Amino acid sequence: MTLLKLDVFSVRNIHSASIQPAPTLNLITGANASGKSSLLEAMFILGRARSFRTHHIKQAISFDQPQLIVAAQLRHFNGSISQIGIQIDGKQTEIRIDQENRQKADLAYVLPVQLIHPKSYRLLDAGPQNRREFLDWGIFNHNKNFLTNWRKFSKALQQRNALLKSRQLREISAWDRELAEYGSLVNDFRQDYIQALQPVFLQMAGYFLDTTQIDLRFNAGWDEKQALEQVLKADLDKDLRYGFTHSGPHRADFLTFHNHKLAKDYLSRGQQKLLVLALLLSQVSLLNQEAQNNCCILIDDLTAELDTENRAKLLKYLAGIGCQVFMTATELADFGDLNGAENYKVFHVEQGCIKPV
Ligand SMILES: Nc1ncnc2c1ncn2[C@@H]1O[C@H](COP(=O)(O)OP(=O)(O)OP(=O)(O)O)[C@@H](O)[C@H]1O
Repeated sequence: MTLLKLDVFSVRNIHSASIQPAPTLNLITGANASGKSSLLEAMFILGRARSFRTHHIKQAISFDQPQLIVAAQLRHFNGSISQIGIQIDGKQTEIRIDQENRQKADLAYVLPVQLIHPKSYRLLDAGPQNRREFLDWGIFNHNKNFLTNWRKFSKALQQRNALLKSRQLREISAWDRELAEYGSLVNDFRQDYIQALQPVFLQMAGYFLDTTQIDLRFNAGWDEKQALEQVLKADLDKDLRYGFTHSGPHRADFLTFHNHKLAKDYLSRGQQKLLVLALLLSQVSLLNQEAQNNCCILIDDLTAELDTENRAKLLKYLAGIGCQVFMTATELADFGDLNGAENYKVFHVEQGCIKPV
């Protein structure tokens, strides 16, 4: 898909803005605090119905305004056009696709957005929740059956944890079965996804880090030599003592190894950034290969942190992948040599006003 027009109202210091982006590369420049990240935040909100900067979406609404609105006209892969929009007042979220009220998941399918920002490298060393979210976003876009199974698994887990807390043991075996059934399915989706992602990631790591000695190792969240239902039964005393379920896909994780050593402990900060860049872009690449549903890539303030060679590599890669990309930097020069990039657009942001250059 391609965003043809984007309208933003009351997102942080952007009171009202309308842009017609290029289908390929869009470079967004502006001084510190001009509103560049707010523009990317608006696009992220449109795709994911949440912010990447705060858990409290109300903080993204401009001061003194009751609600934010982000809307767009987009062209799908098959050429058809859709109007999408989201309105958030801090309590309620309204989503519209072609004049119909829809769910967050519908929006996420229509506008897959991948975000890369200076804190993305923490994917390697932050808590496993981040890595599960990374995997699940990829699988959600990769396989339409994932969401239903994931929801059933989540519900079973919630129910089981509630029973553990209230020590109601009578119903627990029914929920063990449900949790094991859908948990095993969620685990299968994740295993398949890692397997599909691995070769794409290896290629991407080869391009950005000049190495193929990279390995993703997945941990299901329980000892897979045993069936999940058996593990749940064996864990029951421990689970009752602590009031939550210790084993299952909600404890899954994956680790990244370089030359058989944990990447987060041995690679330099710069290499870790490139590794995470490769991970995130390999998700996009896989999505493009299999779903033919081009992803919109948002890159906030990253180019300034890359050396000249890696900036050039990144631009070259982005110019050739057929995705719509939005990148921010304070100066146009921060993006590096733009000679190889064609048909790109530049937008300048000043005190929340966005103008094409
Ligand atoms: N809810 C809000 N309403 C109005 N303005 C806000 C709100 N939240 C933050 N701001 C202000 O919006 C401005 C734009 O912030 P933003 O992070 O988008 O700037 P930026 O151009 O990305 O800056 P930098 O280059 O320093 O990262 C800042 O001055 C910030 O204080």
